[in-house]
Amino acid sequence: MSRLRVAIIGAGGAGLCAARHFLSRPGLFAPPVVYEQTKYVGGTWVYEEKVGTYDDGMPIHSSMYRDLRTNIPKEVMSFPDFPFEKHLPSFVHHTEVRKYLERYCDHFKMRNHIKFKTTVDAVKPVKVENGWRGLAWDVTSSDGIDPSISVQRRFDAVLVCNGHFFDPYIPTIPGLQKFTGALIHSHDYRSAEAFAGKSVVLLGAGLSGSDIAMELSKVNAKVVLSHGQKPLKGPLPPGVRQSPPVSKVLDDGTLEFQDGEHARPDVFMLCTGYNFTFPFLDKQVGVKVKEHLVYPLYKFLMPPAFPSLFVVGICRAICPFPHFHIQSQFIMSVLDGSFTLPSQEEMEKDIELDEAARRARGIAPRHILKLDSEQWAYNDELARIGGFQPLPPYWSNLYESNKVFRSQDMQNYKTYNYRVVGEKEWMVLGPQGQPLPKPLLKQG
Ligand SMILES: Cc1cc2nc3c(=O)[nH]c(=O)nc-3n(C[C@H](O)[C@H](O)[C@H](O)COP(=O)(O)OP(=O)(O)OC[C@H]3O[C@@H](n4cnc5c(N)ncnc54)[C@H](O)[C@@H]3O)c2cc1C
Repeated sequence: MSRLRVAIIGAGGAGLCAARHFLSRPGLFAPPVVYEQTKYVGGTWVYEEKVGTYDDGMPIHSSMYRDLRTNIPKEVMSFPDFPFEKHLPSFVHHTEVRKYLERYCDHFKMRNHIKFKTTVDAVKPVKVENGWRGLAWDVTSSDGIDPSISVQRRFDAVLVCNGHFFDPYIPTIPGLQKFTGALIHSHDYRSAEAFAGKSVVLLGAGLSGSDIAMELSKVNAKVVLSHGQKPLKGPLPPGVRQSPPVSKVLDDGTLEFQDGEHARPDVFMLCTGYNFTFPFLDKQVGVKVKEHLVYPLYKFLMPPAFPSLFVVGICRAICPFPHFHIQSQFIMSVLDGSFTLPSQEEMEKDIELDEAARRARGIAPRHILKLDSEQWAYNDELARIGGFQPLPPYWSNLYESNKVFRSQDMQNYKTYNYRVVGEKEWMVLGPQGQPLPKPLLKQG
């Protein structure tokens, strides 16, 4: 059989990782074609000071803010086969992650395979006689040089790596349109100065919400972190307090919280996350999005009826780059046959059982993709059934320990530095360079 032709949509971390792996197997795979709608590699790590749209009218993709430093230490944030530079601290500024992805792209010689300024507009399955499981894909894109021209190419497999932090999710809050202050989503937050001395209600205390609260406290903003999770444990900086979620906006623009308290802040910032969107996917593929769940996807990757389409990196609360590294290799093991794909019915059953098991553990559908600590078992399973190297054993322990430090010391955990010792061990140094005791992690 001739070499398999693979299309990759997006040149962010996920698309680059997939391209790196496909390029490493030239005997079986033709060089992949990577479609990237912007001029750059790096996806969300390509910081854009502007908000709204680029000069050409396309919506701004990146949700980075000016002073963002990573929330995962570089020792486990990197692709396992490509470390960050040694001289960098554990928690790097976002510009370093962009540089890192540029280096990754050049090191594995991917650039020539990326079609920049080329947006994928349609992905359609076609039945073919010869081809991977009798299936091929027609990918229609705007031409990189003249966007008014559409170009169609046929592939054996398509990897969707278009990211999921660019289309703001706006929750339904009765009366929201009556709010008279400034209403923004964290997608459009860039830096703290504009909020100096202001009163701000941040809705959502996920990574962005709590990180932005830390930034705003430094410019003496009065911040209410409004959320429905358990109260944050770590001491909060002066000027930041927690409250239950905002339940509605009254006629005069006052915010009402679930506990009946009220506030009239200068700014109401929604740190409420993002929608999944795959506007180019043909309807017959049957991939649907409901309540933050993308389904039906076998192993959170492929629709059972069209298993040569792969939606990469949609899981949340994960360590993204290593996750892409594992998923990319698993996809290759599916396509090269080293993993024998179950029948469509078996895959459907597997999805059903997996979902039922998660629901039985009290996980609501909207949290099913939030793997959190379950990501390690997921990664290990893919490596085992795909027949490739799992992540090094210290990876999960270091990552999970950082989560504990983050919750205990929200204000300072990014000043810690990690050291990996040998193959299996690691240590962590506190803000003054002093070794810190490792946290006790919950088992299982
Ligand atoms: C504020 C913020 C902070 C974060 N902090 C961290 C952190 O500290 N550590 C960490 O590991 N992760 C962090 N993340 C997660 C981050 O999203 C992932 O690390 C990773 O970069 C996601 O990569 P991706 O390739 O899936 O998506 P993206 O980086 O979004 O890349 C998708 C690419 O697809 C392109 N594209 C989309 N649609 C099309 C189309 N139709 N045609 C052609 N091209 C298309 C886009 O232009 C983009 O380049 C953070 C995310 C955000 C938003």
